[in-house]
Amino acid sequence: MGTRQMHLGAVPYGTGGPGSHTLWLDPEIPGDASVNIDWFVEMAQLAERGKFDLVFIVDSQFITPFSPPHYLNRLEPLTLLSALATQTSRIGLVGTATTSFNSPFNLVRRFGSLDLISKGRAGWNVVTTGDAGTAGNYGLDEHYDYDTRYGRAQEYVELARALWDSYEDDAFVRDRETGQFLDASKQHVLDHEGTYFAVRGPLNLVRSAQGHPVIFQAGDSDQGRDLGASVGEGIFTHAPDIPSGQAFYDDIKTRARDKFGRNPDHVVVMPGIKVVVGDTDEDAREIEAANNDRDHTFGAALREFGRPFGWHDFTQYDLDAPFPAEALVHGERSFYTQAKAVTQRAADNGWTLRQAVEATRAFRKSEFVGSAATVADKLVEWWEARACDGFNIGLDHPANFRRIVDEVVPILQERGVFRADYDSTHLRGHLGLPVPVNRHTAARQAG
Ligand SMILES: Cc1cc2nc3c(=O)[nH]c(=O)nc-3n(C[C@H](O)[C@H](O)[C@H](O)COP(=O)(O)O)c2cc1C
Repeated sequence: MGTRQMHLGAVPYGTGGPGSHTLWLDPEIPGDASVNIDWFVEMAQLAERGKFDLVFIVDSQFITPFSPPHYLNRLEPLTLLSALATQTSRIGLVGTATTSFNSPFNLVRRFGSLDLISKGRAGWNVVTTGDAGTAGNYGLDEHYDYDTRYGRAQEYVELARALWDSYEDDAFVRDRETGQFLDASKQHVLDHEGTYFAVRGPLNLVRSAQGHPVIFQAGDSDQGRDLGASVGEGIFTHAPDIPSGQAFYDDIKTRARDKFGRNPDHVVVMPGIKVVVGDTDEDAREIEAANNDRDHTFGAALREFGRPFGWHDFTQYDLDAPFPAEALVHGERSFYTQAKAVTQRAADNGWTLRQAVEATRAFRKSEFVGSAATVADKLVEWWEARACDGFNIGLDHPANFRRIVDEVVPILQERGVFRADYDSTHLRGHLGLPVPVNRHTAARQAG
């Protein structure tokens, strides 16, 4: 598949994502950025100028008054990406959507439509919904247990791929001489009767130039990793340092190869990272420290600390008493892997609640902070060490992102690790992923 290339995604956080409660005070950011299509267009075009592989839209559907600003008031990802598709021409458009609270036919149709509108640039970040409270917005008393969540996700993605293959690529004859519009033998009914879903099909939509939207996955439990390794083509994850990045990378690629018989190069691992570019390394570290202090006060951090635990209210505990490990039960149907890790770390270190919250604030220090040359060095170091295949870079302060595009990207290009220009029109091409052959065409050709 040619020489290995670094992949870059931009994750726009509008008025401020997790831990960024005052990002919106930046005078360059409109107060309504997270619902302002002009702002998203400007940022997507900037990322496209930097030849980024993709724009990555995270999502959630449950809020409290203490949710980060971007989460309080934000555009629905597929609607947003459809608008971006008309204002960009090359950059991939990846949207997060849950398999827990969407009906497959509808969601698969919407992603298929985005793929056609964007001419083959769509991607779907498959999540099972971390925020347990979302269940209440869909008529359920509680979120599904993990087996159900991941069972649905697995069946959902397999079903999606089958639906996207409803039409073979030459099904529409559109012969003006004979008047034949469709070759009906190339339209396929699915008749899916699974554990969680029953869908007859066919989908009323052809495939795009890239065949299917690219499947991303985010979820870190054993079941989450199996989902990513079996159906994921891109993996959105967190990695605080090279050794933990390498361990995750190795685990996902090994599962993909050994457990699911896949080519590990077709699973692109892209952790979300924070980058700060300064004139010098010291300058950048000062900017980072000032941002962290201002954006994530202890009070805001204490509130947000409850998110993996189903937005459990930690203000009810004595800050200086031992960490309340009993709170873990509230995370069982939420971001449980993360809640368990936080609880374990507190126990291992004998922390109080205050120390655990302070640690999450300190944990926010990024390795990718420095002059443009330092940041480029770090990106290459991680990538060469196979701690990842690329990065989903948080798009926070526009001035900082411009420096990434104008100063860091050219260094990566000079070193030959990142494209000087797009050489594909679709997202699969950017990521080095094959275009899947329609299963019915393949079966026809096979025999
Ligand atoms: C890096 C990462 C990003 C995620 N992004 C989202 C998201 O944007 N929206 C969402 O509802 N859930 C998101 N999730 C939640 C997962 O889909 C999953 O429900 C949650 O992490 C619990 O599963 P796990 O224990 O397998 O990680 C994300 C999880 C991870 C690890």
